[in-house]
Amino acid sequence: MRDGGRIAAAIEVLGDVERTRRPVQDALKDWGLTHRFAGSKDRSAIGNLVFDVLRRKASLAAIMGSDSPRALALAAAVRLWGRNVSSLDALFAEDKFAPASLTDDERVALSSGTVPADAPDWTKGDYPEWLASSLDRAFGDRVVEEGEALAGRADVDLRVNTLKSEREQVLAGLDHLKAVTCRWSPVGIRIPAVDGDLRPGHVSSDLAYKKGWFEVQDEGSQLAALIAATGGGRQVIDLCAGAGGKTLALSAALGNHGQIYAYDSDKRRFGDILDRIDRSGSRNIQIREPRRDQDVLGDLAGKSDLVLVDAPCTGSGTWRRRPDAKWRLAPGALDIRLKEQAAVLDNAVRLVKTGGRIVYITCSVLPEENEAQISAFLSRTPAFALGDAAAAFRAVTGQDAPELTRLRLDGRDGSMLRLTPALTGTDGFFVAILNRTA
Ligand SMILES: C[S@@+](CC[C@H](N)C(=O)[O-])C[C@H]1O[C@@H](n2cnc3c(N)ncnc32)[C@H](O)[C@@H]1O
Repeated sequence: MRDGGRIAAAIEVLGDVERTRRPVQDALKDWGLTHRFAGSKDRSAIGNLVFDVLRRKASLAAIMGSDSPRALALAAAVRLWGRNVSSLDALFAEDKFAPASLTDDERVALSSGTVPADAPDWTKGDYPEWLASSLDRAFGDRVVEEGEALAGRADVDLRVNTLKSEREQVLAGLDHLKAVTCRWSPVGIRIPAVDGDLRPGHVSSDLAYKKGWFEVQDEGSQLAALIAATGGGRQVIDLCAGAGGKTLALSAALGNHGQIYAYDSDKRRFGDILDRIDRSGSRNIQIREPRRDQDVLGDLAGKSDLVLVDAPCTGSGTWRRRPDAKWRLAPGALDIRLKEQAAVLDNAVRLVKTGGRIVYITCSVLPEENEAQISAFLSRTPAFALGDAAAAFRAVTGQDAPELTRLRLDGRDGSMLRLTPALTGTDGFFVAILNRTA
């Protein structure tokens, strides 16, 4: 396929997503199934264009004066991918699979349209209007910068599995992907994001991956797990284990010592956790499946050194990877997540022993899910005190966390940590350490 056909396909997929409001991955998959002539390079280019549109939907619409799938895809091709307008004109004229010829208005907007200076911050920073006041609270006058960074493409980060390999060894095998060491994580490797229609490197077909030498995991997620492990501990519960991303990172950080109980209230979320554990060489993980009418963690009550709460959240820190989720997120979903977070935190309390800790993590940048959730928890749970997440960051990375990543709660000692694409070049993460003092 040529560029024209790919842009037409992106318009079709964007129209499908707009009509059906289904996840973009499903729409892309269906498009692939019904257009078997498209090769993997075509599918990848079409996916890249669709995702780039969704990342920058509000600002591209402001440039074009229209938010139609066609206007957005054309704008992304020209403004984000650097295609020039006259070459699109020529391309569209000669390719029967290309979209209809450009109109005069489109040519003008594509060549010289801009986001109006008086456009609201949510348009400039490409985030949903209903979250404007939340994100203002989080970032103040840096909100557009943070929004723009959350609308960029994400690099691919790998966590070297120190149970089986070493960073230099893994790095040496990934030369061809321009892999470099991560800035903060001592076990992180970064494969820089590709531009335009290029295909990102596929690491999961790599032999080193199959041998368990590394996992794909954002650097922010690696740091959150390493920070959780800083206090050590023999009895650990990963209370929201999901598919085990943090569980495996903890297992390696603890050097396969102690015992990690991985639990999730939804057993379907475990996914392929057993295969991943097997591949990783971890021997200190036990899965605890939820059972109806049975407290499967009851025997661990009051015994844990660490309860990791990788809380269910809006995922607003991962919008670079899931830009359609940014626009599908609704206020009702945030309310549900807030209640779930409070419930998981309260459940964690009974599991921690005095002198132990809860580490609360979200991959969100919204203060409701982060500082406000911790503030409310500490107010209703006097047996806990806020720990020093910034000091833990230093212990893990050997570097001070950038000033703006360190959050304080009014009138309390300790610190919480906020990672963002703009500040740390990672996904958006929040980490609070809650020490049980009584
Ligand atoms: C952010 S995800 C976990 C991701 C996982 N830790 C990882 O690193 O791959 C949050 C998980 O919390 C689970 N969850 C939600 N409410 C819960 C509850 N009350 N108790 C335990 N798990 C819960 C969800 O099923 C979901 O799998």
